[in-house]
Amino acid sequence: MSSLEEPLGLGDLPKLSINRLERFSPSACRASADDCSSSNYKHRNGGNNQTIFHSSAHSWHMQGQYTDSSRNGVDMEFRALPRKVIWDLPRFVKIVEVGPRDGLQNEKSTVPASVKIELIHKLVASGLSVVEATSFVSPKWVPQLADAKDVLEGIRHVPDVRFPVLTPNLRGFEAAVAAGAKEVAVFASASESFSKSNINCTIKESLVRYRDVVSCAKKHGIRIRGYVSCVISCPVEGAIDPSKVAYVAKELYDMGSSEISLGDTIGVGTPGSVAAMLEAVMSFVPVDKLAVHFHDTYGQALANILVSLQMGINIVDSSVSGLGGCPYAKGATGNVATEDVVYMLHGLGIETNVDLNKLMDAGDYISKHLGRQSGSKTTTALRKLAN
Ligand SMILES: CC(C)(COP(=O)([O-])OP(=O)([O-])OC[C@H]1O[C@@H](n2cnc3c(N)ncnc32)[C@H](O)[C@@H]1OP(=O)([O-])[O-])[C@@H](O)C(=O)NCCC(=O)NCCSC(=O)C[C@@](C)(O)CC(=O)[O-]
Repeated sequence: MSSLEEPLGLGDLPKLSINRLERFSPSACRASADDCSSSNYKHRNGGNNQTIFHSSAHSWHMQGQYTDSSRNGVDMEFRALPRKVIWDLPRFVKIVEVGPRDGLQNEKSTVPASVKIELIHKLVASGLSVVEATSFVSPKWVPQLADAKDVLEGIRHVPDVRFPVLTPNLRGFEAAVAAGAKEVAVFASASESFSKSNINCTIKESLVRYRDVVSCAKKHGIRIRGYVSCVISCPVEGAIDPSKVAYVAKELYDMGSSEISLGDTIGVGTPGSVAAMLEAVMSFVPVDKLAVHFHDTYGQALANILVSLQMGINIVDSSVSGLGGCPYAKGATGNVATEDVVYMLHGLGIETNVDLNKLMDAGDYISKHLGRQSGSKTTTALRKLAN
């Protein structure tokens, strides 16, 4: 592939020369010495031989084809995939764009409704099929989203796209439905402290509230998304036990949420802690009903998404230009940037139905309005290349 505007994909594995190949040595191997022993680490010279790096139990299998194309060194062309890494990834990932809500709720200055509406139109034009539009929460708590009704009014004629909105209680639910919402999201926490600071009640009280919201929603034929926040750690309590996350996720699922989004609200998770948390939740909620929602405070979000996909998740929340943070989670940065997620997924050969260029246009639009650079590394790199 000649242009970096397309992600380097699995079809673009490098041609390795024998010389480079020989630099792989047992000491360079991260697995145990035995894994790199000569019996496991075979390399046959000649013709159409298959080259196999075979290490026992927990490491790599890599099968390549080898073409004798040069007298000075034999080029090895690796066409097959390092299956251990990409095995079982989904063919399609649904992206839930949360920038207009999770992103803009945290801006110091309030973004006018007209800009939010234009942003949502641009996001939809990029192919995104689910865009979380706003929240019907107390304007005293989140003044940035006090224009929720106007925003919904501005997008109500957009066809074939889902626009969930956050509702913390029955009052918010009723206001959302009156404004034309067809899908709402309730948001509980796995941390008592965060529940208190975010929605001013205990986890148990929030679940009681949400049961009322869900039962009303069912009567109206409204779809419900359930969030669990602080699934890895809480700004006050520190590490959260995966069993607590599983408990809240199960409650939200059992009461009738069609999808449960698991939020690493402060972005401290790593693939290790995320895998442990997902394993606990997946014991109670079917994996196809789970979404992941990573903030990128420690730069771990893409790695966390990858491990989630490997565990069977195929719904990913993200925020255009990496907008966001939570007003009640000090120090937490924005969500992983949608542009970076799309770049990675396309590079893995996973479909999203999203046009990266149009998505970057949406990101440029809101970044320009906010007077700062995009938080997407992909956008930054590609814009530099273009100039
Ligand atoms: C839940 C409450 C309302 C409790 O707030 P409260 O103060 O305990 O409730 P209240 O019933 O005493 O109401 C206070 C005032 O708000 C009004 N009110 C009450 N409800 C509503 C409503 N729905 N819409 C509009 N107004 C409302 C109510 O009428 C009253 O007005 P007043 O009488 O003082 O004039 C408040 O705490 C709140 O709105 N919290 C929302 C905070 C929020 O949106 N945080 C960001 C969410 S992000 C998140 O949770 C994480 C997530 C989902 O992104 C995932 C992740 O990142 O990990």
